[in-house]
Amino acid sequence: MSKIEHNSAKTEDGRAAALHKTVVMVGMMGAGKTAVGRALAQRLGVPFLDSDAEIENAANMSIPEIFERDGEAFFRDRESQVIGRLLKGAPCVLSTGGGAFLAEANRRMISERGVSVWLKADLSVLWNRVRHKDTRPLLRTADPRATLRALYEARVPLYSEADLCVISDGETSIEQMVDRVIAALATRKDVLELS
Ligand SMILES: Nc1ncnc2c1ncn2[C@@H]1O[C@H](COP(=O)(O)OP(=O)(O)O)[C@@H](O)[C@H]1O
Ligand SMILES: O=C(O)C1=C[C@@H](OP(=O)(O)O)[C@@H](O)[C@H](O)C1
Ligand SMILES: [Mg+2]
Repeated sequence: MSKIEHNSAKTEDGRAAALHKTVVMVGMMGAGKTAVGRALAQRLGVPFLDSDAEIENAANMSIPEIFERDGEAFFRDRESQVIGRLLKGAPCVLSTGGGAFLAEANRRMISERGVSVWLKADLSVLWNRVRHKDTRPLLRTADPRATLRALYEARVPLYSEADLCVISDGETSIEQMVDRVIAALATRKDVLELS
């Protein structure tokens, strides 16, 4: 039996997909890591995991509650542990929180065991997607738009170290983003084989 038959799941459009590495979604808050990652996993027929959801479920608290009670450093520690554990499992789609790719140890783990995909979006697109939700504690400041800009400027150089980059503009639907991510992944035969 060939490798592709042996590992294959069916994509929703009927193609066989053999995913050899965990796809790790990285990028700013509002880039679509959770929404696109979930849809991508469904399309590829592999499990979807989100590090934020894993942390919330284990703590039985929301992210804002964890930041408030235990602080950001505690959250970052949990985030690294969760990502390390999830990367040891079978290939899947793993969406991370926007700060996860900042720590060098996290970037190293991700590049050793998975393939990172930066969902790159302009500040205005990001702001439009996050402005109405109060679930991101880092944006609970007097001027959340300015905070988002400062985070964006500090983080872009690190996100640019990701293995692959897919642009998310204001016009592209979640399903179209999935098409773009699959096309990017399929350029790497060590990551994704489609037939
Ligand atoms: N390409 C897109 N088109 C339309 N809405 C999107 C797109 N990507 C994300 N969204 C929406 O933007 C919001 C933030 O997306 P989310 O996946 O939570 O981002 P992240 O996990 O990167 O912070 C959600 O309401 C999501 O449905
Ligand atoms: O950018 C960040 O530092 C964070 C992003 C959030 O995840 P999303 O990027 O999925 O919103 C969440 O992990 C936490 O609020 C911190
Ligand atoms: Mg998310």
